[in-house]
Amino acid sequence: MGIDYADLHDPNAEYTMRELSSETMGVRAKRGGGRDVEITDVQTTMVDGNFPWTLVRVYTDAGIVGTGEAYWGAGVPEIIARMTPFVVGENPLDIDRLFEHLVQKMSGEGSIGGTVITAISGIEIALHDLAGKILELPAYQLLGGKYRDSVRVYCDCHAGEEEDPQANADEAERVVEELGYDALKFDLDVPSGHEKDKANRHLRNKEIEHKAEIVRAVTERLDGRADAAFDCHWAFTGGSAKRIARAIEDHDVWWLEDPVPPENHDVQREITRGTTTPIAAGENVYRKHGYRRLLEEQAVDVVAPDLPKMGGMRETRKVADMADSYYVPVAMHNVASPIGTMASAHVGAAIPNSLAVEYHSYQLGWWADLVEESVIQEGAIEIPEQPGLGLTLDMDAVAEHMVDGEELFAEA
Ligand SMILES: O=C(O)[C@@H](O)[C@H](O)[C@H](O)CO
Ligand SMILES: [Mg+2]
Repeated sequence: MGIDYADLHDPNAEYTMRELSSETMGVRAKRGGGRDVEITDVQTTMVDGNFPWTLVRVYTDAGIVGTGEAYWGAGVPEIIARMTPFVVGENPLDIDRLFEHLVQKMSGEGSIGGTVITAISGIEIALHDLAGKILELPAYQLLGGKYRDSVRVYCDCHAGEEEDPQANADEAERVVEELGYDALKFDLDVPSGHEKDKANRHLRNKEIEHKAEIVRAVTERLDGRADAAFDCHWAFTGGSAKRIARAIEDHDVWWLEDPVPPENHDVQREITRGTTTPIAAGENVYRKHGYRRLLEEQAVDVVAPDLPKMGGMRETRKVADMADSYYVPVAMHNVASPIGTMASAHVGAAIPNSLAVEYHSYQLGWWADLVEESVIQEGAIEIPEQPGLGLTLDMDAVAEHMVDGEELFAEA
């Protein structure tokens, strides 16, 4: 194509963005700031992981493509398709403005929370990947630079016999010794003499004792080798949640998660303030506004936003800053593919108060195959220095694991 590199410094030289390889983009960016790049299309492909991961691609007239991911949710790809006309022709570098633009355009459809904001999150992550590639900067650099080179990952564990305390302890041992994690999470909303999901939410004494027994078995087996959190999935009444939190106080858990629905603010706050067990919540909360009361009232000890669900990378950074005002750490909830996970990791690298990022797919077997790079090693994510998220999708792996009937999006 014969680009004269010297000309790239000449503001009058006329090259279209398409003529410039990504190698020369940095030079181009210094000259023009990437201001003449336009979004041309948005496409999605759903991958059939342990959740249906919605991968999102934003295409430009410069030939540069950004890849993101939206949390799973029925209808998210259709919502993204409906939003595509609202971003086509726009400059992908104006991430905050495009985010607000989509929120405004979709306000009649519920962009404050739910699948609309989840769909917007997928585009927002792709815009960070794209902006990083245009400006030749890793995504964390777009968020203010690094606090840390690697982000701690905690493993969400599932024992075969989920209600058996010793089975949970065995799995804890295995995940620490064989997989190298030093931070784990187990479920407490398991059957304790009643059928799961048909629980009498106000627990009997022996049920409270059974929850405490699971916590005791896991933490004693770990014996300080790893931190252990326990998740309740909003399963209990305020009265029972208080008793569980108190019953496990001696076992020094990392946190107890979602003992009650956090939107039941007063009870949430009472539980947090009434126990020495740290209380976490936030995976079903959307946008920064959703976290206001939880943080202002110091009703959580740990906040757990789900980045590809609640609004994306900038919005999670903003929640982290709000949380930091109250000295609350952030442990990002995450059930995503490597793409969404890496988006969380970049934010985790850039915020002062990152505790950890979750990993939910250790039993899947092929999670890591979706990208060419290695993502999690020894219970941590080393933040890549490549432009954008720093990941390359393995399109063969994506094609192999696509949800039935899906079409593969176009190559980058
Ligand atoms: O904190 C967690 O990872 C869990 O709440 C998961 O989102 C839930 O088990 C998914 O079904
Ligand atoms: Mg949870």
